[in-house]
Amino acid sequence: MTQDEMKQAVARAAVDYARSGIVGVGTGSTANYFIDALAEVKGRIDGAVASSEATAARLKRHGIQVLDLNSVGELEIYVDGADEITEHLAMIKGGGGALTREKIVAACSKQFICIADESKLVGVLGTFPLPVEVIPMARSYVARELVKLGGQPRLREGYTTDNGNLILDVHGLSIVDPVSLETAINLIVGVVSNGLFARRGADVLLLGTESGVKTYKR
Ligand SMILES: O=C[C@H](O)[C@H](O)[C@H](O)COP(=O)(O)O
Repeated sequence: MTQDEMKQAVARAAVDYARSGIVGVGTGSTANYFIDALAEVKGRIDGAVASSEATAARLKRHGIQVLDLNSVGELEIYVDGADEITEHLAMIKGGGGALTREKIVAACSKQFICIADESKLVGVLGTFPLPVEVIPMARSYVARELVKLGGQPRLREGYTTDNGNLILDVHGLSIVDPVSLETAINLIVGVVSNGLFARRGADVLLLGTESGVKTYKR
């Protein structure tokens, strides 16, 4: 099975969790497969909240109504991919730059369903550079503070987030305590959010493997 076939398999499996109401939808190639699969059952949901402009556009192309998060209450589920995930369901996200809106929609959802192919499962987070969204004028200051935390930040060249901010990708981290690091980075003035989803990790992981979709629960 190819990596794309594994992504499609977990995307289809996640649709079973979208039974009714409004669905929170993530960003990225795996989330895109979820949107395509969700479109086939769109009659049973009331719409979706998108975690990025790209996701909103894809949902609309499929005829799925996109709702403003401020006009809806708590969502039943949020479905999204990850760049890395552990068996404890802590994640690095934000490879596609959508981390802040993803974190907001996830925070408003009862259940976070992570969909990923098996290449994303790791023992320790940090091989994938950790994305940190920063207010542009704070870029250099935040970078110096991230060096103090043991990382090597690199500006994502030519990239602006949907919120008009910059991304520093932090290399060289071996994240043995993701909850503490997530908190420490959030405390740096000028940081909007960081790609560690550990304080609020996933509740369910649907992992695409050669032998089928495996389910992990918190
Ligand atoms: O900002 C992007 C998101 O956090 C994605 O969920 C993450 O990068 C995984 O994307 P993909 O499914 O394309 O590997």
